[in-house]
Amino acid sequence: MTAAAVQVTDVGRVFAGERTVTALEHVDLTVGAGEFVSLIGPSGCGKSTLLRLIADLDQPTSGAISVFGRPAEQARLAHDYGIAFQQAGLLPWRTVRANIELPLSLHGVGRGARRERADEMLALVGLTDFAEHFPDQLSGGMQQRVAIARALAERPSLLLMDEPFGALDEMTRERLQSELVRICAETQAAVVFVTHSIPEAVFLSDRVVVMSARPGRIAGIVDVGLGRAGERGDDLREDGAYFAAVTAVREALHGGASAVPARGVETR
Ligand SMILES: Nc1ncnc2c1ncn2[C@@H]1O[C@H](COP(=O)(O)OP(=O)(O)OP(=O)(O)O)[C@@H](O)[C@H]1O
Repeated sequence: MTAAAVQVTDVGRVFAGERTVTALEHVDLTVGAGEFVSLIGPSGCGKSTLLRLIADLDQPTSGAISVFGRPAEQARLAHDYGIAFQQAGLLPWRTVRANIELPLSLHGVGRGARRERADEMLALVGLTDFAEHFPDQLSGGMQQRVAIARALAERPSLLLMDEPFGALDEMTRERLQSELVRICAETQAAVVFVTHSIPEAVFLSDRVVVMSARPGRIAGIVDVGLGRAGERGDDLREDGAYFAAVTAVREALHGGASAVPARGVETR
């Protein structure tokens, strides 16, 4: 049996300080290879903290995390995953191509191979004509596509994304969601995706993990079941099964259809 992309076992994260904050408590989660899982929940429930723990940018105070069967630290050193955050985080003095090549050059990939891979990635995100542009010459959505290309350049089997489309307008956001679905189908990467948007989580995911307010715990998991990434098109957004899944996530979040919406979650 192949190892899960991510295995989170009874994880807790307590931030000690003047005021002790228990950000996460008893979190158990398995993300299968090639599976797309979204994390959704009220503001401050620990979504970003959980993602940072998986990425080994922070360490749990209890429990264990493994990525493809190895400890998170080893997975980070082995470049098992790529990361894309809300701010594209591109280097302004480097061209689009040079930004995409950056992780490859940091890890000693030769010039020819780097160039070839960057060309592939540029084509994948539809930015071939913008290879020699600088980030400030691109729109926010294009910058975000560069960030996704950069995250995928090393062919990670896992992509960790923290609200990568949060700062974009609704139309651009929907377009990038469709692109991400296509890219995932092509690369077969597993994804852990943090979002505040229920429709976004439902459109993208195989499963939506609903977290409760602090201390963050998993309150429920909605199996979206709308088909594999490659089979999903834009018409899905008007499908009855899609609306049913949106309702199921909303109810899991609010503990019932009539409850008050949780702070920090978009239901549009
Ligand atoms: N480095 C830190 N030091 C102290 N407390 C922290 C630290 N990082 C996060 N926290 C606290 O942990 C809790 C969870 O934060 P986190 O950013 O993971 O939430 P989130 O669900 O991603 O929130 P949002 O949806 O608003 O982005 C918050 O109460 C936050 O203040």
